[in-house]
This record gives sequence, C-alpha cells and structure tokens, in this order.
Amino acid sequence: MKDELGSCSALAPAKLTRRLAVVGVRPDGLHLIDAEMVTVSLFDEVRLVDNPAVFDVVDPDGYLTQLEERFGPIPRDNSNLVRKALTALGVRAGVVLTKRIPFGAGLGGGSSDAAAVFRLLGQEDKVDLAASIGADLPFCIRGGRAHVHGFGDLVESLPFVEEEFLLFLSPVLCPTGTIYRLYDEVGSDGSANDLRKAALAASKELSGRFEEICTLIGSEVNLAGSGSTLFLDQSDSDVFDRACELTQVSPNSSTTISLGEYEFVVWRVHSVRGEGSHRRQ
Ligand SMILES: C[C@@](CO)(OP(=O)(O)O)[C@H](O)COP(=O)(O)OP(=O)(O)OC[C@H]1O[C@@H](n2ccc(N)nc2=O)[C@H](O)[C@@H]1O
Ligand SMILES: Nc1ncnc2c1ncn2[C@@H]1O[C@H](COP(=O)(O)OP(=O)(O)O)[C@@H](O)[C@H]1O
Repeated sequence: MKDELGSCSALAPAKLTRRLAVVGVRPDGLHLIDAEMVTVSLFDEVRLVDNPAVFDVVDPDGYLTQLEERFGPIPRDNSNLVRKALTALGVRAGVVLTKRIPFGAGLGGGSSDAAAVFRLLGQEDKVDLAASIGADLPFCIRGGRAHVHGFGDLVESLPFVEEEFLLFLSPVLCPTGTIYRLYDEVGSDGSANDLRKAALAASKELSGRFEEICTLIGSEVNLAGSGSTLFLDQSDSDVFDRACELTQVSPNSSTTISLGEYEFVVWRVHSVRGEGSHRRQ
C-alpha cells in the first residue's frame, strides 16, 4: 500500500506445510512433491522505500538476533530474497524488513518476504519468475490453503478452513537442500511429512526436542516443511487443547517454555485467507 512518504508495505505471513509427500526426483535433483500448505498468522513485514541504498532489518522480538548470533546473519546484500525479487522485477528500491518468522525453520519466511514484493508490485502472475527465486514463492504469492505440487510451482487453491496450530520454534537450522538430499538416503518415517525422518536424522538436537514435546503432550508432533519447526494441528482437539493448557499459550501470541535441557518459543497461530488479504497500509 502506498503511503504519504512514498513507501509501501505488505505483511508477509509464514507458511505451514501440513503434509508433504515426495513423489519423484527430477534429473536436475529437484524433488517433486505433493503437499498441502496453509498461510498462518505469524508475520514479517516488507516495506519498500525510495532510497535503494537502504536495507534495514528490524527484529521486534529479539529472536532473529538470537538466531543470527548462533548461525550467522541472514544476507543483507543482493542474495537476500527480497532483493532477488526486486532485481528479478527490475525495480530499484530500498527495503525495511521486519522479521518475526525465524529463518531455516521451514516456515518459508524468506520466500514469503520475496512473495510480498511480487504482490506489492502487482506482479502476482509472474509465477515462473517467482519459482526461479525459490520453490516456495508460488504458494506464498497466492497464500491461503492450497494443494502444492510439481517442485512447488503448481498451486491449486483449496477452500479456506479456519483452524489453529501450535508452532514449537527451536534455534536449530535445517537447510532445505541438505534435508532433501538426506531424504534421498534415509527415506520417510511414514508420518504426514516425508522429510521428518531426514530432519530428525540431520540434527540430534532436533530429535531430542521432538522427543521432549511428544512426551509432554502424549502425542506425536509433525515437522513443518524441511524443519526445524515442530507443530500440532487440531485434528485431535483433545490433544490440541491439552497442549494449549500445558504450554499456557493464548490465541495469537507466543510464550517460551523449557522442557528438559531445551527452550522453545511456542506460537499459537491461526490459518489466514490468501490473495492479498494480508496487505496493510
Ligand atoms: C520444503 C519446502 C516445502 O515445505 O519448504 P521449506 O521447509 O524449505 O520452507 C519447499 O519444498 C522448499 O522450498 P524453498 O525453501 O523455497 O526451496 P529452494 O530455496 O527453492 O530450494 C533450496 C534447495 O532445496 C532443494 N529442493 C527444493 C525444492 C524442491 N522441490 N526440491 C528440492 O530438492 C534443492 O536442493 C534446492 O536447491
Ligand atoms: N528475507 C530473508 N529472510 C530470511 N532468510 C533469508 C532471506 N533472504 C535470504 N535468506 C536466506 O534463506 C535461508 C532460509 O530462510 P527461510 O526462507 O526463512 O527458511 P526456510 O527455507 O526454512 O523456510 C536463510 O538461512 C537465509 O540465509
């Protein structure tokens, strides 16, 4: 949305991959998937400003700083996905990026930031260009709830369903390419996400954290995309309600819990409608 300062901004919501089956591998190594993705109410914000020299990253929760201290900074140069989107669209602009979505967490934060640029500039139709920046962009541009296939480039919207999710965030980095490659070796554990076994095998810490949450709530949690976020949906409402009670997290907010040697930030989020409904002035 344009404002009087000549800048414009859009919210960039996280994406939750509720289920993911790997159904093939292309000759170039990209995996063909059959997935259901849902936009959820944890938001970055992308503001474009006139001065192309500006690239500011705002960290309202302090969580980005924690992750960057541990894993190194997200790029501020031309390899930032927001800058890649601007370059691909031939637009020179500065960026103020407010980050709440953790990186390397399987929540498509970087892709959603880049998708916000496509939406802001009215370029939602350039799906192939978007997909060349990242496999998650086509879904993130559309948003809502969708069946996603191909390598992520084919998106068919599904009817919106109002639902809540608990996201268990861990300071564990799961690089998507590494997890897909490991999947080729270890295969699936038969859960709703074919990448879960590989992500848990890639990180001893993540598998320790997985065990702690499953023990707490007495049920298995799922992995978001290529990880590291673990989540619970409302398919078993008793389990979901119990988990909300145990973690003491209210709707649309977050809390920090300790389980064994681990700390988790727990977000209670809800599904969000797609197609630009999350734009704001
Ligand atoms: C797993 C998923 C779905 O839940 O999301 P995330 O968990 O990363 O958020 C997606 O498939 C990820 O999409 P995205 O994170 O955009 O991946 P990209 O940056 O395009 O790809 C990073 C690397 O992952 C591998 N890759 C990605 C997508 C795909 N369908 N097959 C692959 O093998 C490739 O090695 C690629 O170089
Ligand atoms: N705008 C951005 N926000 C976050 N990470 C970015 C961004 N642009 C590039 N990156 C890089 O992309 C990597 C993956 O980040 P992200 O897309 O948020 O996670 P995921 O692929 O797990 O969903 C980061 O480790 C970072 O190096």
